[in-house]
Amino acid sequence: MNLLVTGGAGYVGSVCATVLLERGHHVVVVDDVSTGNREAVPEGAVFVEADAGQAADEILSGGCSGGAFEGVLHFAARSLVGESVTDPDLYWHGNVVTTLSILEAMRRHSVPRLVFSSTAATYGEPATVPITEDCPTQPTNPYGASKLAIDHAITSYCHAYGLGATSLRYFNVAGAYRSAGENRVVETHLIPLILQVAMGFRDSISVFGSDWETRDGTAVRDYIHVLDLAEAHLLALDASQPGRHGIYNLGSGEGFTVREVIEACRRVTGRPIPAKDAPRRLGDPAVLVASSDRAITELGWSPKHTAIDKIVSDAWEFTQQLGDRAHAARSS
Ligand SMILES: NC(=O)c1ccc[n+]([C@@H]2O[C@H](COP(=O)([O-])OP(=O)(O)OC[C@H]3O[C@@H](n4cnc5c(N)ncnc54)[C@H](O)[C@@H]3O)[C@@H](O)[C@H]2O)c1
Ligand SMILES: O=c1ccn([C@@H]2O[C@H](COP(=O)(O)OP(=O)(O)O[C@H]3O[C@H](CO)[C@@H](O)[C@H](O)[C@H]3O)[C@@H](O)[C@H]2O)c(=O)[nH]1
Repeated sequence: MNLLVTGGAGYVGSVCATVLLERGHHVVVVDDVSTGNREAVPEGAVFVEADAGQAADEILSGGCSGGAFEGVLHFAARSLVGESVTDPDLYWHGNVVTTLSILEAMRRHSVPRLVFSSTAATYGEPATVPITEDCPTQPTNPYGASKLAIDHAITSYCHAYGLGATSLRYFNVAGAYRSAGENRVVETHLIPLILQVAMGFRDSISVFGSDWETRDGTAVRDYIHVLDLAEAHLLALDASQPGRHGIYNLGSGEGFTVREVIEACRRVTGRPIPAKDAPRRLGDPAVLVASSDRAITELGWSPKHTAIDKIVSDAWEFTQQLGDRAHAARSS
Protein backbone atom coordinates (compact mmCIF):
# COMPACT_ATOMS: atom_id res chain seq x y z
CA MET A 1 0.00 0.00 0.00
CA ASN A 2 0.97 3.62 -0.47
CA LEU A 3 1.04 4.94 3.12
CA LEU A 4 1.63 8.19 4.98
CA VAL A 5 3.32 7.76 8.38
CA THR A 6 3.15 10.86 10.59
CA GLY A 7 5.75 10.94 13.37
CA GLY A 8 8.05 8.45 11.59
CA ALA A 9 11.16 10.16 13.03
CA GLY A 10 9.95 9.24 16.52
CA TYR A 11 10.24 6.02 18.47
CA VAL A 12 7.10 4.03 17.65
CA GLY A 13 6.66 5.61 14.20
CA SER A 14 10.20 4.73 13.09
CA VAL A 15 9.86 1.11 14.20
CA CYS A 16 6.48 0.78 12.45
CA ALA A 17 7.81 2.47 9.29
CA THR A 18 10.73 0.00 9.29
CA VAL A 19 8.35 -2.97 9.49
CA LEU A 20 6.00 -1.52 6.83
CA LEU A 21 8.95 -1.10 4.43
CA GLU A 22 10.11 -4.66 5.15
CA ARG A 23 6.64 -5.91 4.19
CA GLY A 24 6.80 -4.11 0.83
CA HIS A 25 4.69 -1.02 1.53
CA HIS A 26 5.59 2.41 0.09
CA VAL A 27 6.11 4.83 2.98
CA VAL A 28 6.13 8.63 3.13
CA VAL A 29 7.13 9.99 6.56
CA VAL A 30 6.12 13.46 7.73
CA ASP A 31 7.72 14.68 10.96
CA ASP A 32 8.66 18.09 12.34
CA VAL A 33 11.44 16.51 14.48
CA SER A 34 10.12 18.34 17.54
CA THR A 35 10.82 15.28 19.69
CA GLY A 36 12.18 12.79 17.13
CA ASN A 37 15.29 12.91 15.00
CA ARG A 38 16.04 12.69 11.28
CA GLU A 39 18.41 9.72 11.62
CA ALA A 40 15.52 7.61 12.90
CA VAL A 41 13.61 7.79 9.61
CA PRO A 42 14.24 4.39 8.00
CA GLU A 43 16.10 4.07 4.73
CA GLY A 44 13.64 3.61 1.88
CA ALA A 45 11.04 6.03 3.23
CA VAL A 46 10.40 9.38 1.57
CA PHE A 47 10.91 12.02 4.29
CA VAL A 48 9.07 15.34 4.49
CA GLU A 49 10.23 17.52 7.37
CA ALA A 50 7.13 19.52 8.28
CA ASP A 51 4.24 19.88 10.67
CA ALA A 52 1.89 16.99 9.87
CA GLY A 53 -1.26 19.12 10.11
CA GLN A 54 0.10 21.77 7.77
CA ALA A 55 1.64 19.38 5.23
CA ALA A 56 -1.07 16.68 5.11
CA ASP A 57 -3.15 18.26 2.37
CA GLU A 58 -0.25 18.70 -0.04
CA ILE A 59 1.22 15.26 0.68
CA LEU A 60 -2.10 13.44 0.36
CA SER A 61 -2.81 15.25 -2.92
CA GLY A 62 -0.18 12.85 -4.28
CA GLY A 63 2.66 15.37 -4.49
CA CYS A 64 5.27 13.20 -2.74
CA SER A 65 4.47 9.77 -4.00
CA GLY A 66 3.08 10.14 -7.48
CA GLY A 67 0.04 8.07 -6.53
CA ALA A 68 -3.08 7.97 -4.39
CA PHE A 69 -2.59 7.21 -0.72
CA GLU A 70 -4.33 4.13 0.65
CA GLY A 71 -3.84 4.88 4.31
CA VAL A 72 -2.43 7.08 7.06
CA LEU A 73 -0.73 5.82 10.21
CA HIS A 74 -0.87 8.77 12.57
CA PHE A 75 1.80 8.61 15.30
CA ALA A 76 2.80 12.30 15.45
CA ALA A 77 1.87 13.81 18.80
CA ARG A 78 3.04 15.34 22.02
CA SER A 79 2.81 12.45 24.44
CA LEU A 80 4.17 13.27 27.89
CA VAL A 81 1.78 13.07 30.82
CA GLY A 82 3.60 15.56 33.09
CA GLU A 83 4.24 18.10 30.30
CA SER A 84 0.56 18.01 29.36
CA VAL A 85 -0.39 19.21 32.85
CA THR A 86 2.02 22.16 32.78
CA ASP A 87 1.69 23.00 29.02
CA PRO A 88 -1.77 21.87 27.89
CA ASP A 89 -1.70 24.21 24.87
CA LEU A 90 0.87 21.89 23.26
CA TYR A 91 -1.66 19.08 23.56
CA TRP A 92 -4.91 20.75 22.55
CA HIS A 93 -3.28 22.47 19.62
CA GLY A 94 -0.49 20.03 18.75
CA ASN A 95 -2.60 16.91 19.03
CA VAL A 96 -6.24 17.84 18.44
CA VAL A 97 -5.92 20.66 15.89
CA THR A 98 -3.19 18.80 13.97
CA THR A 99 -5.31 15.66 13.76
CA LEU A 100 -8.41 17.57 12.62
CA SER A 101 -6.35 18.98 9.73
CA ILE A 102 -5.18 15.47 8.83
CA LEU A 103 -8.75 14.13 8.93
CA GLU A 104 -9.92 16.95 6.64
CA ALA A 105 -7.06 16.31 4.21
CA MET A 106 -7.89 12.58 4.19
CA ARG A 107 -11.52 13.37 3.47
CA ARG A 108 -10.64 15.82 0.67
CA HIS A 109 -8.35 13.30 -1.03
CA SER A 110 -10.51 10.22 -0.33
CA VAL A 111 -7.89 8.35 1.71
CA PRO A 112 -9.82 5.31 3.00
CA ARG A 113 -7.84 4.04 6.05
CA LEU A 114 -6.52 5.53 9.28
CA VAL A 115 -4.63 3.86 12.11
CA PHE A 116 -4.36 6.23 15.08
CA SER A 117 -2.04 6.02 18.10
CA SER A 118 -4.45 6.36 20.99
CA THR A 119 -3.44 5.55 24.54
CA ALA A 120 -4.16 3.93 27.88
CA ALA A 121 -4.21 7.51 29.23
CA THR A 122 -7.75 7.90 27.79
CA TYR A 123 -9.07 5.74 30.66
CA GLY A 124 -7.64 7.72 33.58
CA GLU A 125 -7.56 6.01 36.95
CA PRO A 126 -9.38 2.72 36.29
CA ALA A 127 -11.90 1.36 38.81
CA THR A 128 -10.91 -2.20 37.86
CA VAL A 129 -7.96 -3.83 36.10
CA PRO A 130 -7.30 -5.20 33.58
CA ILE A 131 -8.79 -2.34 31.56
CA THR A 132 -11.13 -3.31 28.72
CA GLU A 133 -12.31 -1.00 25.94
CA ASP A 134 -15.72 -0.77 27.68
CA CYS A 135 -14.25 0.81 30.84
CA PRO A 136 -15.15 4.47 31.46
CA THR A 137 -12.86 7.02 29.81
CA GLN A 138 -12.03 9.66 32.42
CA PRO A 139 -8.51 10.93 31.67
CA THR A 140 -6.48 12.32 34.59
CA ASN A 141 -4.31 14.58 32.37
CA PRO A 142 -4.67 16.81 29.26
CA TYR A 143 -2.63 14.36 27.18
CA GLY A 144 -5.19 11.58 27.68
CA ALA A 145 -8.04 14.07 27.23
CA SER A 146 -6.60 15.27 23.89
CA LYS A 147 -6.32 11.69 22.61
CA LEU A 148 -9.86 10.90 23.74
CA ALA A 149 -11.17 13.99 21.93
CA ILE A 150 -9.43 12.76 18.78
CA ASP A 151 -10.96 9.29 19.18
CA HIS A 152 -14.42 10.94 19.31
CA ALA A 153 -13.66 13.01 16.18
CA ILE A 154 -12.53 9.88 14.34
CA THR A 155 -15.73 8.02 15.27
CA SER A 156 -17.86 10.79 13.78
CA TYR A 157 -15.74 10.93 10.59
CA CYS A 158 -16.18 7.18 10.17
CA HIS A 159 -19.94 7.37 10.61
CA ALA A 160 -20.51 10.49 8.51
CA TYR A 161 -17.87 10.20 5.77
CA GLY A 162 -17.19 6.47 5.49
CA LEU A 163 -13.61 6.56 6.81
CA GLY A 164 -12.32 3.18 8.02
CA ALA A 165 -10.31 3.78 11.19
CA THR A 166 -8.64 1.95 14.03
CA SER A 167 -7.55 3.54 17.30
CA LEU A 168 -4.91 1.46 19.01
CA ARG A 169 -4.75 2.28 22.71
CA TYR A 170 -1.17 1.42 23.55
CA PHE A 171 -0.11 0.86 27.12
CA ASN A 172 3.62 1.44 27.86
CA VAL A 173 5.68 0.78 24.77
CA ALA A 174 9.29 -0.33 25.21
CA GLY A 175 12.02 -2.39 23.55
CA ALA A 176 13.64 -1.83 20.17
CA TYR A 177 13.84 -3.33 16.70
CA ARG A 178 17.01 -3.39 14.57
CA SER A 179 18.43 0.15 14.64
CA ALA A 180 15.16 1.78 15.82
CA GLY A 181 14.46 2.50 19.47
CA GLU A 182 13.86 5.21 22.04
CA ASN A 183 16.14 8.15 21.19
CA ARG A 184 14.16 11.31 21.83
CA VAL A 185 15.55 14.84 22.00
CA VAL A 186 14.67 14.93 25.71
CA GLU A 187 14.02 11.55 27.36
CA THR A 188 11.49 11.17 30.18
CA HIS A 189 10.40 7.52 29.84
CA LEU A 190 11.23 5.05 32.57
CA ILE A 191 13.10 2.24 30.76
CA PRO A 192 15.41 4.38 28.57
CA LEU A 193 16.24 6.55 31.59
CA ILE A 194 17.10 3.54 33.74
CA LEU A 195 19.31 2.22 30.94
CA GLN A 196 21.06 5.60 30.72
CA VAL A 197 21.95 5.11 34.40
CA ALA A 198 23.23 1.63 33.55
CA MET A 199 25.41 3.19 30.81
CA GLY A 200 26.85 5.67 33.32
CA PHE A 201 25.24 8.69 31.58
CA ARG A 202 23.17 9.49 34.71
CA ASP A 203 23.92 8.95 38.40
CA SER A 204 20.58 7.45 39.47
CA ILE A 205 16.94 6.91 38.50
CA SER A 206 14.24 8.86 40.38
CA VAL A 207 11.23 6.82 41.49
CA PHE A 208 8.21 9.15 41.14
CA GLY A 209 6.03 8.25 44.12
CA SER A 210 6.52 5.44 46.62
CA ASP A 211 3.18 5.90 48.42
CA TRP A 212 0.78 4.56 45.78
CA GLU A 213 -1.61 1.78 46.86
CA THR A 214 0.34 -0.92 45.04
CA ARG A 215 2.36 -3.95 46.17
CA ASP A 216 5.57 -1.94 46.75
CA GLY A 217 4.17 1.60 46.77
CA THR A 218 5.36 2.47 43.24
CA ALA A 219 3.20 2.89 40.12
CA VAL A 220 2.25 -0.12 37.99
CA ARG A 221 2.41 -0.14 34.17
CA ASP A 222 1.88 -2.73 31.44
CA TYR A 223 4.89 -2.85 29.07
CA ILE A 224 4.39 -3.91 25.43
CA HIS A 225 7.21 -4.68 23.00
CA VAL A 226 7.34 -2.18 20.15
CA LEU A 227 7.60 -4.98 17.57
CA ASP A 228 4.35 -6.58 18.81
CA LEU A 229 2.84 -3.13 18.52
CA ALA A 230 4.03 -2.77 14.92
CA GLU A 231 2.39 -6.10 14.05
CA ALA A 232 -0.92 -4.79 15.42
CA HIS A 233 -0.70 -1.82 13.03
CA LEU A 234 -0.35 -4.13 10.03
CA LEU A 235 -3.36 -6.15 11.19
CA ALA A 236 -5.36 -2.95 11.72
CA LEU A 237 -4.63 -1.80 8.16
CA ASP A 238 -5.87 -5.13 6.81
CA ALA A 239 -8.99 -5.14 9.00
CA SER A 240 -10.07 -1.62 8.03
CA GLN A 241 -13.68 -1.35 6.85
CA PRO A 242 -15.36 1.80 5.47
CA GLY A 243 -17.56 3.48 8.10
CA ARG A 244 -16.15 1.50 11.03
CA HIS A 245 -14.04 2.80 13.92
CA GLY A 246 -12.42 -0.06 15.82
CA ILE A 247 -10.87 0.67 19.22
CA TYR A 248 -8.37 -1.81 20.70
CA ASN A 249 -6.20 -1.91 23.81
CA LEU A 250 -2.67 -3.20 23.32
CA GLY A 251 -0.65 -4.40 26.29
CA SER A 252 0.83 -7.60 27.65
CA GLY A 253 -1.81 -7.95 30.42
CA GLU A 254 0.81 -7.98 33.17
CA GLY A 255 1.68 -5.02 35.38
CA PHE A 256 5.14 -4.19 36.74
CA THR A 257 5.90 -1.63 39.45
CA VAL A 258 8.61 0.97 38.89
CA ARG A 259 10.83 -0.90 41.35
CA GLU A 260 10.25 -4.21 39.50
CA VAL A 261 11.26 -2.56 36.20
CA ILE A 262 14.45 -1.22 37.81
CA GLU A 263 15.16 -4.73 39.11
CA ALA A 264 14.62 -6.22 35.62
CA CYS A 265 17.10 -3.67 34.23
CA ARG A 266 19.66 -4.64 36.91
CA ARG A 267 19.17 -8.32 35.99
CA VAL A 268 19.56 -7.78 32.25
CA THR A 269 22.45 -5.31 32.36
CA GLY A 270 24.31 -6.74 35.35
CA ARG A 271 24.86 -3.14 36.53
CA PRO A 272 23.90 -1.80 40.00
CA ILE A 273 21.59 1.13 38.86
CA PRO A 274 21.13 3.37 41.93
CA ALA A 275 17.54 4.55 42.54
CA LYS A 276 16.19 7.31 44.76
CA ASP A 277 12.66 8.15 45.87
CA ALA A 278 11.11 11.35 44.50
CA PRO A 279 7.65 12.98 44.67
CA ARG A 280 4.79 11.75 42.47
CA ARG A 281 4.70 13.18 38.93
CA LEU A 282 1.70 15.40 38.04
CA GLY A 283 -1.09 13.61 36.16
CA ASP A 284 0.19 10.06 36.75
CA PRO A 285 -2.38 7.33 37.45
CA ALA A 286 -1.36 4.57 39.92
CA VAL A 287 -2.09 1.44 37.87
CA LEU A 288 -2.55 0.84 34.13
CA VAL A 289 -2.86 -2.77 32.98
CA ALA A 290 -4.55 -3.81 29.72
CA SER A 291 -6.94 -6.46 28.66
CA SER A 292 -6.03 -6.95 24.98
CA ASP A 293 -8.60 -9.73 24.42
CA ARG A 294 -10.49 -7.72 21.81
CA ALA A 295 -7.35 -7.19 19.67
CA ILE A 296 -6.48 -10.87 20.04
CA THR A 297 -9.92 -12.14 18.98
CA GLU A 298 -10.97 -9.50 16.42
CA LEU A 299 -7.63 -8.53 14.82
CA GLY A 300 -5.92 -11.90 15.31
CA TRP A 301 -3.12 -10.15 17.21
CA SER A 302 -0.67 -12.48 18.87
CA PRO A 303 2.02 -10.71 20.93
CA LYS A 304 5.27 -12.68 20.99
CA HIS A 305 7.74 -10.68 23.06
CA THR A 306 5.84 -10.23 26.32
CA ALA A 307 8.53 -11.13 28.88
CA ILE A 308 9.82 -8.00 30.65
CA ASP A 309 13.42 -9.25 30.44
CA LYS A 310 13.15 -9.62 26.63
CA ILE A 311 11.72 -6.09 26.32
CA VAL A 312 14.48 -4.66 28.53
CA SER A 313 17.21 -6.65 26.82
CA ASP A 314 16.22 -5.35 23.34
CA ALA A 315 16.12 -1.81 24.74
CA TRP A 316 19.55 -2.40 26.35
CA GLU A 317 21.06 -3.57 23.06
CA PHE A 318 19.74 -0.42 21.38
CA THR A 319 21.01 1.85 24.19
CA GLN A 320 24.47 0.32 23.84
CA GLN A 321 24.36 0.90 20.04
CA LEU A 322 23.50 4.56 20.73
CA GLY A 323 26.42 4.79 23.15
CA ASP A 324 28.76 3.29 20.51
CA ARG A 325 27.47 5.73 17.86
CA ALA A 326 27.99 8.70 20.20
CA HIS A 327 31.50 7.48 21.00
CA ALA A 328 32.32 7.05 17.27
CA ALA A 329 30.99 10.55 16.51
CA ARG A 330 33.17 12.06 19.28
CA SER A 331 36.29 10.25 18.05
CA SER A 332 35.84 11.17 14.36
N1 LIG B 1 5.62 5.47 23.83
C1 LIG B 1 4.54 5.06 24.48
O1 LIG B 1 4.64 4.36 25.50
C2 LIG B 1 3.16 5.39 23.97
C3 LIG B 1 2.04 4.86 24.63
C4 LIG B 1 0.77 5.18 24.20
C5 LIG B 1 0.60 5.97 23.07
N2 LIG B 1 1.68 6.47 22.43
C6 LIG B 1 1.46 7.31 21.25
O2 LIG B 1 2.27 6.81 20.19
C7 LIG B 1 2.70 7.89 19.34
C8 LIG B 1 4.20 7.85 19.19
O3 LIG B 1 4.79 7.98 20.47
P1 LIG B 1 6.37 7.91 20.66
O4 LIG B 1 6.60 7.34 21.99
O5 LIG B 1 6.98 7.29 19.46
O6 LIG B 1 6.72 9.46 20.73
P2 LIG B 1 7.95 10.24 20.06
O7 LIG B 1 7.98 11.55 20.75
O8 LIG B 1 9.17 9.39 20.09
O9 LIG B 1 7.50 10.40 18.55
C9 LIG B 1 6.56 11.35 18.12
C10 LIG B 1 7.06 11.91 16.79
O10 LIG B 1 6.07 12.82 16.28
C11 LIG B 1 6.72 14.01 15.84
N3 LIG B 1 5.73 15.08 15.92
C12 LIG B 1 5.09 15.54 17.01
N4 LIG B 1 4.20 16.48 16.67
C13 LIG B 1 4.27 16.62 15.30
C14 LIG B 1 3.58 17.39 14.34
N5 LIG B 1 2.61 18.26 14.69
N6 LIG B 1 3.92 17.26 13.04
C15 LIG B 1 4.88 16.38 12.66
N7 LIG B 1 5.56 15.60 13.52
C16 LIG B 1 5.25 15.72 14.83
C17 LIG B 1 7.92 14.16 16.75
O11 LIG B 1 8.95 14.94 16.20
C18 LIG B 1 8.36 12.70 16.94
O12 LIG B 1 9.27 12.31 15.93
C19 LIG B 1 2.16 9.16 19.99
O13 LIG B 1 0.97 9.52 19.33
C20 LIG B 1 1.88 8.75 21.43
O14 LIG B 1 0.84 9.52 22.00
C21 LIG B 1 2.96 6.21 22.85
O1 LIG C 1 12.30 8.88 35.74
C1 LIG C 1 11.21 8.31 35.86
C2 LIG C 1 10.31 8.17 34.77
C3 LIG C 1 9.10 7.54 35.00
N1 LIG C 1 8.78 7.07 36.23
C4 LIG C 1 7.48 6.40 36.45
O2 LIG C 1 7.43 5.27 35.60
C5 LIG C 1 6.10 5.04 35.14
C6 LIG C 1 6.13 5.03 33.62
O3 LIG C 1 6.44 6.35 33.17
P1 LIG C 1 6.78 6.70 31.64
O4 LIG C 1 7.77 5.74 31.11
O5 LIG C 1 7.11 8.15 31.59
O6 LIG C 1 5.41 6.40 30.91
P2 LIG C 1 3.91 6.89 31.24
O7 LIG C 1 3.89 8.20 31.91
O8 LIG C 1 3.20 5.75 31.91
O9 LIG C 1 3.33 7.15 29.79
C7 LIG C 1 3.61 6.28 28.68
O10 LIG C 1 2.61 5.32 28.61
C8 LIG C 1 1.30 5.85 28.41
C9 LIG C 1 0.34 4.67 28.34
O11 LIG C 1 0.28 4.00 29.56
C10 LIG C 1 1.30 6.64 27.12
O12 LIG C 1 0.04 7.18 26.89
C11 LIG C 1 2.33 7.76 27.14
O13 LIG C 1 2.37 8.40 25.88
C12 LIG C 1 3.67 7.15 27.42
O14 LIG C 1 4.62 8.21 27.59
C13 LIG C 1 5.26 6.18 35.72
O15 LIG C 1 4.64 5.73 36.90
C14 LIG C 1 6.28 7.25 36.07
O16 LIG C 1 5.91 8.10 37.15
C15 LIG C 1 9.65 7.18 37.29
O17 LIG C 1 9.36 6.75 38.40
N2 LIG C 1 10.85 7.80 37.07
